[in-house]
Amino acid sequence: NFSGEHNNLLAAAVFQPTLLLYSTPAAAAFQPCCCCIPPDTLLQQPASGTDHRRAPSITFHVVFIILFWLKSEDFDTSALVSLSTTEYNEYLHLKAQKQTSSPIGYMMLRLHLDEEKLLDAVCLEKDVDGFHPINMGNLALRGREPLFIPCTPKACIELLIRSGVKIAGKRAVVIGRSNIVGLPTSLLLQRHHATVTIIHAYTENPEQTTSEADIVVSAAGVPNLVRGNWIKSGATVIDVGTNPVEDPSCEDGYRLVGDVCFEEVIKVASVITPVPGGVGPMTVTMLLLNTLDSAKRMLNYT
Ligand SMILES: NC(=O)C1=CN([C@@H]2O[C@H](COP(=O)(O)OP(=O)(O)OC[C@H]3O[C@@H](n4cnc5c(N)ncnc54)[C@H](OP(=O)(O)O)[C@@H]3O)[C@@H](O)[C@H]2O)C=CC1
Ligand SMILES: Nc1nc(=O)c2c([nH]1)NC[C@@H]1CN(c3ccc(C(=O)N[C@@H](CCC(=O)O)C(=O)O)cc3)C=[N+]21
Repeated sequence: NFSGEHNNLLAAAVFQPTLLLYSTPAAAAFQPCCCCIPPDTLLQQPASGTDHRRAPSITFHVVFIILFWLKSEDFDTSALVSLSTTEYNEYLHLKAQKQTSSPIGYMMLRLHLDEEKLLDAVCLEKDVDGFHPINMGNLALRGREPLFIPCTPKACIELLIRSGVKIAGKRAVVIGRSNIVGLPTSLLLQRHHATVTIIHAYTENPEQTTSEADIVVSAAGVPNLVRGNWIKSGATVIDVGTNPVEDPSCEDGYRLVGDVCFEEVIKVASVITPVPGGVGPMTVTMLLLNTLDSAKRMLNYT
């Protein structure tokens, strides 16, 4: 079982060396920074939709960590909050020129914040999300290396490797094909020599295909999609889903659940990630790691 505690330890294991590295004098002069820019619509008034309601807390979470890295005066979160969509693109462009920043846009696909323009504007060397089409293309092409690997897919692989799960030669099923999770995760698993099948909303008999997999990564955004009978005995299950479900007994009126029916699947799988406390915190760690790599590359620091 990947317990929350175990996962926090893994996150710390990545995080601590990066902190140590950055206490060196050469690096001290340089301030790696990643600004997470939430879309204006999201900050004005979160609507009742799933993603909207969930986003502010996650955004805060990320901004909090980023401020920790920053130590710099030129980062004004209150200014970011008041940006309009057009200004947002301009801001990204501006930030892209600056030495210390790695601008990322908080993708809320249903809000459609001119995602294409936004991604094109991000400077390749600072694309810590790994969503720029060139980084994505290089992830897909054999013999090429992307400058950055997207954070959530990287987090999934990190969890597998650090937990001793063999990937090469194994059958992997990825549920979901979004640009930010499903697609890059399937590409990355393939790079690690898994035999990958992708399941999406049009797939017939997803349970049949999934039950043949040694590794299942679910990123559909559907609570309780993956049931016990979808999983082969002893399989590894990575639950990326972060879905709020109403729960009046919780302080905010909702709680977070994954895509996987945890109670059923834990009886069949050999290892499974919990939600919360699974892929999410590791994703944030990978964002920091990518930010650090970006800064190191700019410093020619090897
Ligand atoms: N922990 C983390 O770090 C992160 C968690 N998330 C969470 O992961 C989940 C997915 O996010 P994201 O990829 O952005 O979501 P999207 O809505 O962009 O994509 C969902 C994907 O799942 C597929 N899908 C939807 N319903 C079903 C179904 N019933 N059966 C099979 N496939 C289905 C869709 O298929 P189709 O393409 O055919 O529509 C689509 O490809 C969400 O819960 C999100 O909150 C997201 C990012 C990071
Ligand atoms: N440009 C961009 N990059 C992203 O990486 C990106 C994005 N847009 N849009 C939205 C998704 C979602 N995402 C999450 C990251 C961390 C948690 C996370 O840390 N979750 C905690 C819970 C957090 C809480 O309780 O508030 C957990 O699962 O334990 C969740 C979700 C990144 N995304």
